Amino acid sequence: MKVEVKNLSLKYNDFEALKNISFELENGKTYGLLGRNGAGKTSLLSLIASFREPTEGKILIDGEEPFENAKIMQQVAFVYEKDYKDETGTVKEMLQIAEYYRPNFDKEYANYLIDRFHLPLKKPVNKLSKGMQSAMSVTIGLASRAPFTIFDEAYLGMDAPTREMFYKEILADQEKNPRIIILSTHLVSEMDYLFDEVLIIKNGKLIVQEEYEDLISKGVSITGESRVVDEFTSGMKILNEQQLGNTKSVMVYEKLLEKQRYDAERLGLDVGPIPLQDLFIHLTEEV
Ligand SMILES: Nc1ncnc2c1ncn2[C@@H]1O[C@H](COP(=O)(O)OP(=O)(O)OP(=O)(O)O)[C@@H](O)[C@H]1O
Repeated sequence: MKVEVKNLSLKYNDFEALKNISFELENGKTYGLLGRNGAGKTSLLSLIASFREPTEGKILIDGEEPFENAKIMQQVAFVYEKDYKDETGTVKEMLQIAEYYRPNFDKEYANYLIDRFHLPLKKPVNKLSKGMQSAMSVTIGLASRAPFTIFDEAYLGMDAPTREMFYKEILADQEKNPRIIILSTHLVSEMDYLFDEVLIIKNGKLIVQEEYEDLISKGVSITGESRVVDEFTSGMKILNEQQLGNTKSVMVYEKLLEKQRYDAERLGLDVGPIPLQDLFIHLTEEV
């Protein structure tokens, strides 16, 4: 499975929600899709999942355009925050429907997840709590074993232990049954260990697509005597600064060379990593 997104734009009337976005996704990788509220994450994912058509540009899934393409869409699972208030069918019936439509659906795995999430099979879906509805959607998303699986803030309403279970399942099942997974999220610090690659959208534009490790290695905090820090970071892309007395801590977005790390140590500066959450906050800040 390969996904190619080429020069994608989306307009809602006059409003440009997505602007000329291009990227590729490869099999076996888990992608974190990050962006502030209204950045365009759901718009992008709903185009990829063929819920709507782009204004411009193209999406190719295994070389084919997915829109109204049943063969391709069988291979794509889109899990999003759904309104189940009119869904009177039971959890069991929802699973049966998924099993019918999804060629790779694994019933045994679905039952295992039902057990783990303590889902009541006989209850109507609209009578489940919000967190349980999300757990059911996630169960269907995981057990469908679709080669391309998208979770758009699929954890909403889940409590922390349930979210943790969901993350562990993604990690374990991705290892056993590799596919393309996209996780769109605001809970960056909880989920960053799941990402192989990170995509960041800001105001409808893709501003970052990087391997997680590469991205993390570019974010560095440099702390020490104010004047020395200023000199050392001069010319670097500065994301944030904090001053306490004569001590300054500066976050830079720059991959330091070995020599620069050595120089920093020689100058008595502390060089430390920045969590993805902080990088995300500062890279998407409005200035
Ligand atoms: N149906 C629509 N009609 C008009 N504008 C829309 C529509 N759907 C989304 N938008 C606008 O497009 C922009 C992107 O919205 P989108 O829902 O894709 O953002 P998001 O990154 O998923 O946000 P959030 O994190 O808050 O869920 C927003 O400015 C939103 O108001």
